Amino acid sequence: MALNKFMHPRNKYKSKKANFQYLAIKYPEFRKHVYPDVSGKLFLDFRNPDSLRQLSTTLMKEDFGLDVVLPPDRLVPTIPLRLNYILWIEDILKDSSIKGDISGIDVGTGGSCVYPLLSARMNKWRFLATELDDTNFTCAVKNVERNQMTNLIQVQKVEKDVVLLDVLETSAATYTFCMCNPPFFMDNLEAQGITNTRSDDRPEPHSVNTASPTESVAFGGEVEFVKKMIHESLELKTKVRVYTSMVGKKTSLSPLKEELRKLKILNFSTIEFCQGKTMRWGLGWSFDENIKFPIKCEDKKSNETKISMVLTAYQNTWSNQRRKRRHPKDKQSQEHSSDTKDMETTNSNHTTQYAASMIAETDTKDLNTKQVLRFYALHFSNAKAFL
Ligand SMILES: C[S@@+](CC[C@H](N)C(=O)[O-])C[C@H]1O[C@@H](n2cnc3c(N)ncnc32)[C@H](O)[C@@H]1O
Repeated sequence: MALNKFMHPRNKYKSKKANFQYLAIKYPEFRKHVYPDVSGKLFLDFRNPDSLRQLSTTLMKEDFGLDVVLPPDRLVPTIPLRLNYILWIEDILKDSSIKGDISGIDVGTGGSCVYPLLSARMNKWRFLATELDDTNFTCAVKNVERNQMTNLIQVQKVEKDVVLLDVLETSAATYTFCMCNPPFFMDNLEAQGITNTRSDDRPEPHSVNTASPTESVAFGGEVEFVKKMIHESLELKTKVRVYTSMVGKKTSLSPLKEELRKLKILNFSTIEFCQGKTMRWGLGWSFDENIKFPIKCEDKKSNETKISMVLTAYQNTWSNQRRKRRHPKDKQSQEHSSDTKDMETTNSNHTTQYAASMIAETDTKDLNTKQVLRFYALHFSNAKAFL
């Protein structure tokens, strides 16, 4: 699984692949979906929606003790990806020193209600889960009841065109974060793969798209959906402390980051979710100056003699140093310059400023791998988790 090494370090599927042999013995329903190859090794047909559905429900049962029923013609949630997203939110809360009573909103929870169920099981977070589609709404409610989680999760039916505003503006409740896996396609043609941006050189997707048009298509696709969330967040501000959404295409990030900059929302961050053979991306933003998005430390390539990483600091503290020294009061020199596009948050933090300067000033190419690792571990408290 090419991308598993880039999974979140706390993702339990990073080093432990699902053991089909073990699951087939323990779960008779799962056994019906696996077949032995010539060597006797069991495999599952990832292009068969029923098999995918069975795998997800079996993993939720085995690894999280959750009894989940998924509607036959609706999106099947892949569990390692959903976990990566939840773990990123855990990191944001930890880095922002947010503890205690945590409450989230899951926009478009699906029939599985997967994010609230996993998060409530793992962290006891409370959730308001919204859903537009009738079938998904009914199924999500039943999944919450089936797992006796009505004390933590409330599922709310919404009408079209509502993302956050109508749900929140009439209520005095505030939330720690919101999350969303938006409808990804612009129209049915894109949903059927007829007008999507996938290059002809790329192999066929490893697994089948299980989402129905009602849950996967929205006007303007995921970009417009998340833009709407961004605009609504401008009205809601700190009623939700951290806004996040996943996107299915990397190309969706640029217009969304552009929109955030245009609206002067500068405390934002992105992340890659890597699992199996698929990648997804997360975007988070906040109006709360205490929210700190985790430093990204991605080990891109490494072998015994070479290591290369991409690190994104909280704040650019090293550009225009000369100008800043000469004109300490020059407002422009204090502001982010255009080459700091990816130094996206305005949070200040001594350790990270120092670490960012160290990265800029230290040429690590002369160090051996161990020294480089120690260097990053020393200067980035978060990096330890990733190394
Ligand atoms: C891509 S699916 C994600 C489902 C689930 N969260 C998951 O990750 O597996 C998007 C879901 O959002 C729902 N949806 C679409 N527009 C919505 C809206 N404006 N408010 C709430 N839910 C919406 C769809 O019906 C669908 O269930």
